[in-house]
Amino acid sequence: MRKPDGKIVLLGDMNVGKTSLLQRYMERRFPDTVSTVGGAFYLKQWRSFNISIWDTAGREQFHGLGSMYCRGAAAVILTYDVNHAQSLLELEDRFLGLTDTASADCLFAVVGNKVDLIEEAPGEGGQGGGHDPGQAGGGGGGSPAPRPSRQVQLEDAVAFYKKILKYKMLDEKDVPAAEQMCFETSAKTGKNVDLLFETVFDMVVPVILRQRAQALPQTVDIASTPPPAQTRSGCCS
Ligand SMILES: Nc1nc2c(ncn2[C@@H]2O[C@H](COP(=O)(O)OP(=O)(O)OP(=O)(O)O)[C@@H](O)[C@H]2O)c(=O)[nH]1
Ligand SMILES: [Mg+2]
Repeated sequence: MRKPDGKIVLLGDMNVGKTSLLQRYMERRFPDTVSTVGGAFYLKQWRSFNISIWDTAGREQFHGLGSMYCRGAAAVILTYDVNHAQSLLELEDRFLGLTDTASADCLFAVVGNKVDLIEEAPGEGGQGGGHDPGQAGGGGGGSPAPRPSRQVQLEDAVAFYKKILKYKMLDEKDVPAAEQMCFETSAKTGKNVDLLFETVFDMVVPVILRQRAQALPQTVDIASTPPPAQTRSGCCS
């Protein structure tokens, strides 16, 4: 297997839909998922580049692995659930620090998933197929299943993106605009899922090329390197 040219990592709290987003994009389906243990990756061929996309576990017990997965990442997709405000706060409190090991010019995307739950017609009153155990919040326990109410606005994600730039000491002029890098998606319906991944792939290509250029001087081509000059004293005197 060819070594991947670049790495993209999905981070975020458990249950926000990281695995589902990846499966929707890579396998074009929305299967039942189990909470991720450790991490797993997919390989995606994008133009002439081989990109690995890492799905990480949001569960607290695997938190220590996060910075390892982020090492050298060309892009990080920070994912939250639009119906669960705490999941956005967790990105700032728990996950942003994990990206310290990412590439210096790592790109960041902020993704609010499960928009289908707030987009259903009020008359439908459903929970989106029962795929969202326990997390949606937003309502007392009447007899009809309560529809979750949106807890995070797109502007909140934009504000978080600006906090990322501050944390990374990046100038807004030098990075993609917040409006370009904040997405609202549904792994269930597929809404904006292709847009998310393909925008990130396109933007990651120049990062990969820069990473490659920086790596070059460290590569020694033994065949073209002249042998060291012979010294009379040798190495041990
Ligand atoms: N309605 C709805 N449910 C979703 C969506 N995405 C994921 N889910 C459901 O949310 C639950 C958690 O999804 P996962 O993809 O396993 O979440 P995760 O972020 O990978 O969780 P961890 O692996 O524990 O970190 C599952 O029951 C999914 O079916 C979505 O866009 N809409
Ligand atoms: Mg998962």
